[in-house]
Amino acid sequence: MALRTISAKSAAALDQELMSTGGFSIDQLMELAGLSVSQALFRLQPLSKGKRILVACGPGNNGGDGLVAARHLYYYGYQPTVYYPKQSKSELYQRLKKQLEDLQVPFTEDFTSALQNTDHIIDAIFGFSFSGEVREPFPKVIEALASTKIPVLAVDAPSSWDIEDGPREDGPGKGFMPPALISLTAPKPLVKCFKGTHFIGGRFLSPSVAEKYGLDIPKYEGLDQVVEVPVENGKL
Ligand SMILES: NC(=O)C1=CN([C@@H]2O[C@H](COP(=O)(O)OP(=O)(O)OC[C@H]3O[C@@H](n4cnc5c(N)ncnc54)[C@H](OP(=O)(O)O)[C@@H]3O)[C@@H](O)[C@H]2O)[C@@H](O)CC1
Ligand SMILES: [K+]
Repeated sequence: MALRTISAKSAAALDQELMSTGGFSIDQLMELAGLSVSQALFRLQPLSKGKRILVACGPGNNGGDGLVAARHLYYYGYQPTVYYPKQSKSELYQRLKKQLEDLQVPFTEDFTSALQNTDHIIDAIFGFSFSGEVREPFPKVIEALASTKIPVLAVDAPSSWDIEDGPREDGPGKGFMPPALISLTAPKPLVKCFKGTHFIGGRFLSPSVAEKYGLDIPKYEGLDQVVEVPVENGKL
């Protein structure tokens, strides 16, 4: 199956359109995005293979997807730990954080130590709005993601990858190739460089919006919020 990709600019425009004329709120989109991330994790790492999930969250909506996923994972029976060093003060993020605190989901400030007690990592640091050099406090975290043997599920983009061109050739993140990626709504152009297990999530695209943006809606089965779309030879 060949799915078309969406540029960072169009992905941001699509988001805005869903919220302005599409009748969605950001809470809804983030909830569905985070739910799909939790389902992808469940497929990769059934509870019997280890429950300790480290969710690394960045300052934007990619990080918000991670906070939502952590909550769903808790209810599935996992033991999520959240690393969220640059916290947004906006009301939505404060609510997502409160929901996790009420479940006594731990927040850690020490990513490196947390890695020692983790079965799987969710990379929700940067999504389609990432650009330029990785700024503090994230270079060390990206380096750790690039070098760890613990499996990583990247949300929308492997953090530090250029959204159009893919992996970095130098600096933190050089050599970062997570074993799994979930693209939200549609794959970003960087997917051409990805080698690993690839899912699509974000089951909220209407046929008319998909047509307008030149996107494909993958065939979701039943209750699933994710569909696996293999990447072979650099092509979807
Ligand atoms: N329809 C969909 O598909 C939906 C998509 N959703 C999700 O939203 C994601 C896009 O979210 P987004 O636009 O908030 O930006 P995101 O990628 O999280 O990062 C921006 C933050 O990172 C920062 N930053 C940037 N560059 C940096 C650098 N070099 N070094 C350090 N920091 C850097 C930047 O900080 P600042 O520039 O302000 O300092 C900003 O705060 C998308 O990928 C998907 O996961 C769902 O939630 C909803 C439905
Ligand atoms: K990411």
